[in-house]
Parts: sequence; structure tokens; C-alpha cells
Amino acid sequence: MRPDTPAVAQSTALLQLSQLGVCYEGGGAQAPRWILRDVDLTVHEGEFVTVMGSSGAGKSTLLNVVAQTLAPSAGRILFRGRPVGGEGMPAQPGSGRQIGYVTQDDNLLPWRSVWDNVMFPLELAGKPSAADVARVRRLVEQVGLGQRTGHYPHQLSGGMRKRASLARTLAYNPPVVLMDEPFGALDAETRAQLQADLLALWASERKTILFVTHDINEAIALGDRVVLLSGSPGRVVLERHIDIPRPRDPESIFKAPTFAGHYDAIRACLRHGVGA
Ligand SMILES: Nc1ncnc2c1ncn2[C@@H]1O[C@H](COP(=O)(O)OP(=O)(O)OP(=O)(O)O)[C@@H](O)[C@H]1O
Repeated sequence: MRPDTPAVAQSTALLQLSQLGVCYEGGGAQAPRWILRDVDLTVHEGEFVTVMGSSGAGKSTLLNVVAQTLAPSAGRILFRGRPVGGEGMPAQPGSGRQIGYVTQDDNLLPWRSVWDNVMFPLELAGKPSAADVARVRRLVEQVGLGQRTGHYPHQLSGGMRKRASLARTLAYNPPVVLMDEPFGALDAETRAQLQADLLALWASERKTILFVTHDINEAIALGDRVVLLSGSPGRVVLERHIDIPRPRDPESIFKAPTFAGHYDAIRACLRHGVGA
């Protein structure tokens, strides 16, 4: 298999969101407000989907619903054909092994070393097996923290903290990984390196990824498909298949012959809120 290639054929629907809606109760005299409405989205096994949309379009809300930290007000989510929250599905992310969530904040425990942070979800689930420990050791190497396992979060750079957070999420081997602007606060060089490392991990770990970003270059460089939320309430207004061959180099993605077409279509849609 070529590196940086979706490991599983993208034909099996892993996640199916249909007619999904989220309505927040208004405080005091304020009326309830629909944030998302009629969101239909199918994510396939092994697919890397990047999610874009203007600020407040409901991207984090969408991830929260998929992660089950927030119950939808309408519609439903199927995971491998079964309703999320049903039998065999975890009640919360982290308590089961289906959906991992890398939030905007890394949420590393300051009193635990890198190794102990990464091992934490496995410890919560019981005594980690020798195979688990070996797997985590490999993961920590893969994210480039092999020499930092004894360091504490305050001794790490921003990029290293993101790497530790990613390794911790992958430690319990969830088939789906949700990532909410994980690289937003990093400098360009660190960001490009993390993007490349994430693509390599995605290929080797066979994950299905939903990745929120504000950066069009990042969305194109990483995604098999870019999904754009817009409107009030938010809904999917664009789904654009990214045909740029893999392996991709995020730093030079703009050199790909079809890059400009993708970029312009996404930017136009971000500006005007209609599908291109
Ligand atoms: N608990 C809540 N109660 C009421 N409104 C909320 C709540 N959480 C989020 N919202 C509102 O829902 C809308 C969508 O928020 P969300 O964080 O999903 O947007 P986003 O697209 O991720 O934005 P950003 O790009 O700025 O992170 C916003 O208007 C926000 O104020």
C-alpha cells in the first residue's frame, strides 16, 4: 500500500448524519435558537473529512454531537448502521473505544508526564496489556515524543503538547477521531510538520477523521473531502471531493494543478454561503 493513502476502501458508511439539528435553549426571555438544521452527511470508513465554515457556523457543535457530549435536538446519527448512543456504543467519548476527540485545548494533566498522560485513558479502562503498552510506545515515537516521555506539559512547546494530545487520543485506538482546530495556534512551520505527521499516522493507523479548520490550505491538504457549513441555522452547503493524489506534502499543496480550483470554490462559498 502506498503511504498516506486511505487504508480502507471508502465505500462503507461509518458515520451517517441525517436531518441532524441542534437547538439551544434561549436564556431568560430569549427564544430557543437552532444552530444546526437538516444536516445530512455521510463519512466513509477510512475517510479524512475536513469541515469548514465561518465562525459560529456550528462546526464545534457538530463535533460535540458526533462525540455525544451534546444530544441532537432533531435527526439521528448512525455509527456502522446503528444509532449512536445505542447498545454497544459509549455513552461519552473516552469511556469507550469508538470515538476519539482532540479538542481545541489539549487538556493535558499538568501533574502527569507525557507518558502518563498518554497512558491515562488506558488506565481508566483497566490495567493496560503488554500489547497496549507496546502500541502506545510506538505511537509516542510516531508523534515524535520518544525523547520526551518523562517531560511534564509545562516543559513542552505548543506543538509538542498537540502531539501528546493526539497520541493520548489514539492510545485507546478509536476508529473515528474528531479534531477541532487542533493546529490553529501553531506557527506555520510547526503546523506543516504536524499536518504531515498526521497524514502519516492516518495512513498507518487506519482512522476515519473529521477535522475542523479555518484554513483553506489545510482543509485541501488533508482532506479527501471538504465539507462546508453555512447559514443560520447552519447546514452543509458544499461537499467538495479533493482529487489531489496522495501522498501529499501539505507545505507545497498549492503547487498541485487542481489546487487553485478547489481553493477558489471553497473561498467563494465561505464568502457567499452557497455551494459551488
Ligand atoms: N451551550 C450553548 N448555549 C447556547 N448557544 C451556544 C452554546 N454553545 C454554542 N452556542 C452557539 O452556537 C453557535 C455555534 O457555535 P460553535 O462553537 O459550534 O461554532 P463554530 O463554527 O465552531 O465557531 P468557531 O469557528 O468560532 O469555533 C454560536 O453562535 C454559539 O454562540
